[in-house]
Amino acid sequence: MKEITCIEDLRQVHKRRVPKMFFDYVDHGSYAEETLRANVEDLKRIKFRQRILVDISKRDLSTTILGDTYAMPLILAPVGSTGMQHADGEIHACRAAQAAGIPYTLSTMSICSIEDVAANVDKPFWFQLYVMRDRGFVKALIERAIAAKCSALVLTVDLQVIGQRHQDIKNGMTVPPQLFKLKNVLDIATKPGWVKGILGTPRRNFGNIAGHLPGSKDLESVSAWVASQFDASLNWRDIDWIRSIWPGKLIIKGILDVEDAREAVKIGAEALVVSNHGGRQLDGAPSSIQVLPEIVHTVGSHIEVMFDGGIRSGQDVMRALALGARSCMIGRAYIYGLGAYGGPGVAKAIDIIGKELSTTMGLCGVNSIHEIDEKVLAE
Ligand SMILES: Cc1cc2nc3c(=O)[nH]c(=O)nc-3n(C[C@H](O)[C@H](O)[C@H](O)COP(=O)(O)O)c2cc1C
Ligand SMILES: CC(C)CC(=O)C(=O)O
Repeated sequence: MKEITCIEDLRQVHKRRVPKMFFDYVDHGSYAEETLRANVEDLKRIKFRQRILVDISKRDLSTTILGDTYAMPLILAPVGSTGMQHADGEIHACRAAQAAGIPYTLSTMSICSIEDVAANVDKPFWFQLYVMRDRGFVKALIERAIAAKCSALVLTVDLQVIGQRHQDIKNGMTVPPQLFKLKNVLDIATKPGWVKGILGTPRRNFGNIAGHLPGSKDLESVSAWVASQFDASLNWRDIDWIRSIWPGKLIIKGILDVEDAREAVKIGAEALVVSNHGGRQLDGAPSSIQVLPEIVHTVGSHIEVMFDGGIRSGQDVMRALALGARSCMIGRAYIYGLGAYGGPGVAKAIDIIGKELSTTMGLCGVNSIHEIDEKVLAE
């Protein structure tokens, strides 16, 4: 891994090592991918203000997230099917996050279940909830997260209906995935390391939601499956119900609009994540960084504002912090590391971003996270 110096290097190795259908599932976005591209490009346009001859010898990246102290303002975002990128991927990613001193979020749509992860890590992790039509099942999921001592519930609110990902349709990325489609068989045959890993674990299907999957002989497109299982009627009034079951910290993920941010404050969430689901949902939505300043300006003193979308470097984390985010989630950046090298690859991705953030802080003349504001940006 010595020659891996940036997240793009991890992406290239991921692309070589993991079957195309799973790499494409990560790398792509919805429809024309305008929002996916905007997330990355709008971040890059933000320029820093270089400062010199400041004592930057004692830089400290530590910060608090929802009152707990972490090594840096970085969180591993919930990513569905992580365990198909690398065998037991969720366990490896969670361990890497905990070793680096940052939070890990387990998706409802994970391969390893809540209990699998809890049994294999030392500290609490966060659980991300998709609200399905079967409310008894949703209640049971939340109770499982409580039993596993999850320390925050991340309620994702931007996927009541799924934005089409063209590549997934072309690749046979259905529920379950069409591994035996001819072009996938031919491709998978060239990825022996991945095959060996996956055959070596019993965890190869969605671990949290058994009983809500198509029968063994049925195949459903992801959009048909989401349409049949997810609750399109979910609305603000349901949050009280979730609150009545979940006693802990609640984070609302998927906010792009100031009015919605105000609602999140009103219902008493502890945090919100400014997010467009990594450009995988409403194509044509603004980039996350475009809407961040207004949301921070409006609700930032009432609720902790987190950010995700397009972060591929520590410079990008610095940009989001400068515009008011308190912490940043990364999705693809750590999954590229996982697909490339398993747990050590996730550790590498976190390390790369942490070091880039530290250097960027130094070159902007800043020693601590709470000093970062728009003064580090060029006019
Ligand atoms: C492959 C993939 C699967 C995802 N699955 C979920 C999920 O299950 N739940 C969720 O809330 N967000 C999910 N997301 C969105 C991420 O949590 C996050 O918002 C997004 O990846 C941030 O953008 P970035 O990848 O540019 O960092 C997924 C993202 C990717 C790339
Ligand atoms: C299967 C999906 C619901 C998981 C997801 O959130 C995503 O692919 O973006």
